[in-house]
Parts: sequence; C-alpha cells; structure tokens
Amino acid sequence: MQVFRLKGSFQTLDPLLPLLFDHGARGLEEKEGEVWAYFPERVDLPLEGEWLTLPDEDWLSAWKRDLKPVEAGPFLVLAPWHQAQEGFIPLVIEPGMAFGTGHHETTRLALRALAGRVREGARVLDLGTGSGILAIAAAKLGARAMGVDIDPSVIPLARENARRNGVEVEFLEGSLEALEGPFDLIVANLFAELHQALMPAYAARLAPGGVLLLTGILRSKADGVEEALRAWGFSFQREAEGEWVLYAATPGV
Ligand SMILES: C[S@@+](CC[C@H](N)C(=O)[O-])C[C@H]1O[C@@H](n2cnc3c(N)ncnc32)[C@H](O)[C@@H]1O
Repeated sequence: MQVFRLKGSFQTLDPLLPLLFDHGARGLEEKEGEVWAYFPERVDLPLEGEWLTLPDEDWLSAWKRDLKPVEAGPFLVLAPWHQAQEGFIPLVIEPGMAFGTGHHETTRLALRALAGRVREGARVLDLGTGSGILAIAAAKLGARAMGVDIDPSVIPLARENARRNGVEVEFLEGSLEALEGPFDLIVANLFAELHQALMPAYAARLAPGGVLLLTGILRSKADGVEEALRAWGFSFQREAEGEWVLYAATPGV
C-alpha cells in the first residue's frame, strides 16, 4: 500500500481532497498536522507531498483497530464495525471517504451545539454536509433534515450513511443560494471567509426565532465572523475546542 502524505488537515486541504480520490485514493486519514492518502500504487499527483510505502497486509486492519468511537454531547460516532454503547445516540459513519467522522473538533462542536437546540419536526439545513453526519444527527433528534454539499461525490456517501442510521434525510448537491428556506436551524461547518460572504443568505433563509450554528472557524479568524454576525443583527454565543470556534446565533439583538 502506498501513502501520499500532505502537510495540513482535512479542513485546510478540503478543496484538494476530491483530487486525491480522482487520482485513485482509496481512503484518507488525518494525523498530527498531516493528511495521509492511501493508494494501491504510486501515481503522478500535482500536489506538494511525499510518498511512503506501507507493508501491504495490515494497514487496513491496523487503521480499523486504532480508530476509536468518538463522543460528542449525547452522540457517539461509530464506524460500521464498532459496537453501539448504552446511554448514547449512535451515529454510524463510514470513515475515510468524506469529511465528517467526528474526529475533527469542528464536527464535535457542531454535534454538541445541535443537542438541545433541535425541536421535533424542525426544518434543519446542514450546509456543507460531507459525510452527512450533522444532518443525520439532527434527524435522530426528530428534525426534518436536509444536507447540501457543493461536492457531488459526497452525496451518495451521505445517503448511504443516512440509510445505515435508519433516518430519512434529503441530500442535495448545491449551495445555500439555490435553497429557499425558511429553516428553523442552519448548521454550517465551512470556513470563516465563506460564512462572512454567506451572512445575508443565512439571514434571509432563517425562520423568525431560528438558530444559526457556524463552525469551521479558526480562533484567529473569529473577529471577522463576529463583525458580520453583528452587522446582520444576530446575537450570539461562542463555543471553542482547541483552535476552533463555533457560533450559535439568533436573529435580533
Ligand atoms: C469541513 S466539511 C464539513 C463536513 C461535515 N458537515 C462536518 O461537520 O463534519 C465542509 C464541507 O463543505 C462543503 N462545501 C464547501 N463549500 C461549500 C459551499 N459553498 N456550499 C456547500 N457546501 C460547501 C465541502 O465540499 C465539504 O464537504
């Protein structure tokens, strides 16, 4: 098995990840400051990184063995081969295919923020759904959930994850501008500059008294997001884990 190592994280390398799959990557893994892309053989890649050869037989079993369930509020994120645990709401997500396995701070921040804010029957939009994890979590809390992603390759993966979890979620390719709303809750794990640009579209698609959960925001970029939230008349609370921030905002001061 060949591994292509890139400096960065799923978040910082997000726009490049589809390119790795286009060149034949079979799976991705985030390590300390690096992303490892697994390939059956070396290929020419138009990216900065280095190749590593792993012994063939057990990289997959070692990876599976080392991958632990992840706790986030009332949820436990499990790979399909993990056992559910009493006292948690299970979220079964196939790891390594799309962003959203619970191993990133921003996904955990968003899962914790959803708990207690999703009302039965609420209309919830997960913008930038990736694996579908946040929309699936909202559906498990009783919402009518929709997941949207600009990357068409994640939509079948998200649908398969919803099926695994026994919930109905509508997954669509696209972005916020194409949607009408109103939504009782919008959760978006994207990045600071995009949240700033989308702020008018968020405000226009949120139902009165609705909730906006924004993450994917580095602490160093938080000021710009706060400024945009204030400019659009939101009041907000901030949660943080490590270098990452989430805003829970509601319209009106
Ligand atoms: C950081 S991942 C979040 C995945 C998952 N929601 C989670 O919280 O773990 C961001 C996702 O947003 C998608 N994305 C990026 N820009 C977008 C946009 N303008 N509209 C919709 N989706 C977008 C990417 O394709 C990617 O799947």
